[in-house]
Formats: sequence, C-alpha cells, structure tokens
Amino acid sequence: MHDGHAARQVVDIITGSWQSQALYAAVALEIPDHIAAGHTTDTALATATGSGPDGITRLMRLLLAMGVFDRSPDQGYALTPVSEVLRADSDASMRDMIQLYGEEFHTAWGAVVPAVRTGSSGFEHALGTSIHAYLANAPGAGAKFQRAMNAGNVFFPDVLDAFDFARCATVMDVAGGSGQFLSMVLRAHPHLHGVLLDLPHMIPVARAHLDASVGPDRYEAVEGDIFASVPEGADAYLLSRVLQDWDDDRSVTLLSNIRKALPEDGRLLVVERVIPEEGAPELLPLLYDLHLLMAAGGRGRTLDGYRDVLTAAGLHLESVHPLALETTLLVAAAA
Ligand SMILES: C[S@@+](CC[C@H](N)C(=O)[O-])C[C@H]1O[C@@H](n2cnc3c(N)ncnc32)[C@H](O)[C@@H]1O
Repeated sequence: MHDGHAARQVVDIITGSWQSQALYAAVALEIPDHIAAGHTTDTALATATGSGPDGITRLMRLLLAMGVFDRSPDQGYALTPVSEVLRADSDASMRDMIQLYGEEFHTAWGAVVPAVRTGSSGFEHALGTSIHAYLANAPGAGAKFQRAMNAGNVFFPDVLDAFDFARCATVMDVAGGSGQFLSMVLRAHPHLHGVLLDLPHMIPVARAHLDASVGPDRYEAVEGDIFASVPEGADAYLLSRVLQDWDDDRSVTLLSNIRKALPEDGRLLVVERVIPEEGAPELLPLLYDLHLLMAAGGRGRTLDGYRDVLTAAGLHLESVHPLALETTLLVAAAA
C-alpha cells in the first residue's frame, strides 16, 4: 500500500511535464484563437490547425480533462478562464510565456544533469550559447523573451501599494526590459518622470511600449551596461528580476553602481523571489531557483543572501513586502 502511494506520486511528478507540453501544443497550434473564431469541433480544429483529426481529438481530450477547455453537446468546444488568457488578443495573454517555456526553456531543462553537476547554465549546455548572447543575436528572441516576462508580471501592481512613490520625482528602471514596470508606475503617479536603462537591443522594444502607454514626454530610454555604470539623477531605482541572473560577484558590482548613483535619501526597490526557510509551503521560489540555473545560470537567494549582496555594495535592507505569485519587494537605502 505504502509503495503504491509512492509510485503514484512518482508517476504524477513525471507526467506533470507532459501536461505543460500539451498546453504548449495548444498554444503553438493557436487552438484558443481558433475556438474563439468559431472552430469548435475536432474536424474544424484539425482543418484550422493543419493537423490530423486523430491527434487533435487526443490532445483535446486531455486538455478538456485538465480544465483548459470546456465542451457542450450543442456548442462544441468553448474557452475556460485558463484558455482565455492563452488567446493572442487577450490583454493578459500568457501565450509567449508558454511558447518560451515549451521551446527554448524546455530544451534547456533537457540539460538538467550537466547543469546541476557543474552549477552552470542548462541553456548553455543544451543550446551551445549563453542566454544573453542568444537574446541579443537571435532574430526576435529579445522581444519574445520580454513578452514572456510580461506575462508573469501579475505582481507589479502590488508594488504600488507597498511603496509610496509620492515623495519621488524621478524613477529609473535599471535593466527595465520592455518598460512594463516603469509604465505602470508612471501611469499611477502622473507627477513622476521615468528613465529606463537596458542593453541596446531592448531599447526599441521599451520605447514602443512606453510611447504607447505614457507618451514620449514622460521618460527617457538610455542604452547602457549596468556592470559599467548606472546614471545618476533618480531618487528611486527599480531592479526587477535582474539579480536572479547573476552570481554574487556580478550582483555586488551592479548594486555598487546603483549605490554610487543613489542619493542619500533615495531608495532602491528590488523585486525577486526569496527562497523560504526549509519546510515552508512555498514551492514556486524553489522551482524558479532551479529554473534560473537552467536559463541563465542564475540563482534565487534567501533573505540573508539578498542582505549580504546589498551590504557588500554599501546598501541597507530597510523593509520586505510580500507580493503576488510568491514574489517579494525588498526596499534598500544607502547604508
Ligand atoms: C530578466 S530581464 C528583467 C526585465 C525587467 N526588469 C522585468 O522585470 O521585466 C533582465 C534584463 O536585464 C537586461 N540586461 C542584461 N544584461 C544587462 C547589462 N549588462 N546592462 C543592462 N541591462 C542588461 C536584459 O536586457 C533584460 O532586459
């Protein structure tokens, strides 16, 4: 009996990745969009996706059971709340995240054993290039990656409740990616001016988003290397999902550059997942910690781990605020 439970647990763990790949197939074949457009039978979906009807029937049978789609005898397939957020035209579409996780990151996880053995990036083992070089050079990869990051952004609005931007005049988003975080802060606080700093290939992506969401007068987008220097001139610096990509030495270098730019009464807002105490119920920070090893060779940190790199850069961890999706806001000031 006991062994039966253990075997069942193992099978459930093994088949978990099949569920995510089935979801990936649905997105890659644009099934949510086809259903929304009225293709609600296996035959219609097979034609719309250019697939054989047998494969579609079997895929849809699983996805129905997983709650991704619904079906009624007279209307055929319908979307559920899960597949609604997989549509290309949904405001909160998660399809880019599923594509990246089902393609490049799935391949990277294939190198989990050498990555664990060597403590270096699974992506590099599997694809023969660092994720940073890949994003800078592969056509469309940087934008695809950032759209996937945007899909996981549900915790950004919580930052507005946790930190009072009213006392700030200029906010700089360091390695700000596509500018989603910065635009959310600027929209919530019309008195603020924004600066986004990132590598050259991300600047056009950020400009397109910021021009459309807040207009060109409210921000500057600056090309730069966070390991060389960070510009002065802001009283709040944002650093979201950046330390996760770098080891302690590189993290201290970039935090020291922010410290040099930070005014004495300024604040640094770090958004990351914090690895909980052993035995805590949260699994996401632990899953993402290993995923970061697969992706960039990066890492999650415990609260002490974040405190250590901040302290080494001349910063002081002032307060800690839980956000959605087991993410945390760390507010730091000059030590
Ligand atoms: C994981 S993304 C996070 C983006 C954004 N902060 C967010 O939370 O959505 C990491 C960002 O770091 C940027 N980056 C990596 N190396 C950099 C460097 N040396 N200088 C400036 N930006 C860099 C990447 O281009 C990317 O936009």
